[in-house]
Amino acid sequence: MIELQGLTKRYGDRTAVDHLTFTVRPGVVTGFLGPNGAGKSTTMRMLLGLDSPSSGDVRIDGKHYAQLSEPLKYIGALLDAKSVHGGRTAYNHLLCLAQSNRIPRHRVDEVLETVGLTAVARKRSKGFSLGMGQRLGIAGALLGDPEILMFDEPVNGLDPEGIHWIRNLMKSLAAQGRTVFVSSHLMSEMALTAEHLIVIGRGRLLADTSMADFIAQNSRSYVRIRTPQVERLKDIMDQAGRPVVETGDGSFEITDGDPAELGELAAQHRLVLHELSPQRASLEEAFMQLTAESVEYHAGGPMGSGPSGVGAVPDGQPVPAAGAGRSRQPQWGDSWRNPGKGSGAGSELGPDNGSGSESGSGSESGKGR
Ligand SMILES: Nc1ncnc2c1ncn2[C@@H]1O[C@H](COP(=O)(O)OP(=O)(O)OP(=O)(O)O)[C@@H](O)[C@H]1O
Repeated sequence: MIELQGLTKRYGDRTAVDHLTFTVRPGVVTGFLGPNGAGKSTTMRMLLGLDSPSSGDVRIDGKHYAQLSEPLKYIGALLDAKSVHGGRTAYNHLLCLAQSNRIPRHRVDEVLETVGLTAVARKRSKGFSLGMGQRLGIAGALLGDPEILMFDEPVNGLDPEGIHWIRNLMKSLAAQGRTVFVSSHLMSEMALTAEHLIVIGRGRLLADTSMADFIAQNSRSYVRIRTPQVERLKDIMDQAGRPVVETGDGSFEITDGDPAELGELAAQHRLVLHELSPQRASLEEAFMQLTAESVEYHAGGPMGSGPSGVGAVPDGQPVPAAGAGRSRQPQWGDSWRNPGKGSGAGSELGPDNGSGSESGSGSESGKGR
């Protein structure tokens, strides 16, 4: 069990972690979420005694990290996969960790096998890919067979097979009754892995709840309907006091609708339906809803979330071709590709061909030079 009580960390006048109080319990995977700079890594570092709190307290099974005589037997952590001596082989790196915590040598072979690095055990880790480095870090966390495991962005750099593997590993560790605390920015992955969530923003606790409750409380549910009899659908639902909302892709949404009730209503009126599906918002939507006010670092310009950018295309819908069916909106890169028409400086690149296509560094404009 991990217990935080009023944990606070200040760097100068900046409060990175602000009176965090929560408990991470055994038996389930607990996800640790927050926007960039929310204070997740700082919290995890304090847990491991790598940073000292400005105030408050954090304990591992009732003790401070510094009080644990052979800490790898209590808590295994992956914080930064690159923090290994690159000149050492994977085997020697783990052996050094094992010897410093009186862990038997055979455990090194066992964890190398578990993470799939046996074949490269005698290779120096500086030649490892990002994914192999992550696996080595995970091996280090598992080495002491600890009851508590903590992973900061464990799937970073892993391929789909690796992501699948770590998901199952975390779940099985939790199923064995261990405490598993994991941070990730990959919401779809977290939704499949974690049962409980701790969400922070600007250092403060925003949510400490089950995954299901978190999604239910921070997002809306609706029923999606498709029909070739659009006007009839609108009339029927209006009369029933269930107004439909057009989505723009040919489907309609009814907020908080009961699919069974709506299906029966459609049947009574002999309305042909091509789709009637309950929609549950994703963890990503719920997360963005809850943390919207806490996000410190926003992407700027149309590549971010501006009206003409990629972010303007709703989830699940195709990105429209440039210029298709509407007047051409300003595109990312116009200021340098099309300097005469925008605010960009200089004109030696020549006129833009107006296609808006991304032709890379060997573009038409480059030929004019
Ligand atoms: N050593 C440090 N000195 C000064 N400020 C720091 C230090 N470490 C972290 N911070 C600041 O504390 C805040 C929290 O940082 P932290 O790395 O813990 O966030 P995070 O949630 O892990 O972010 P990310 O998701 O981007 O990894 C940030 O504003 C960061 O700039």
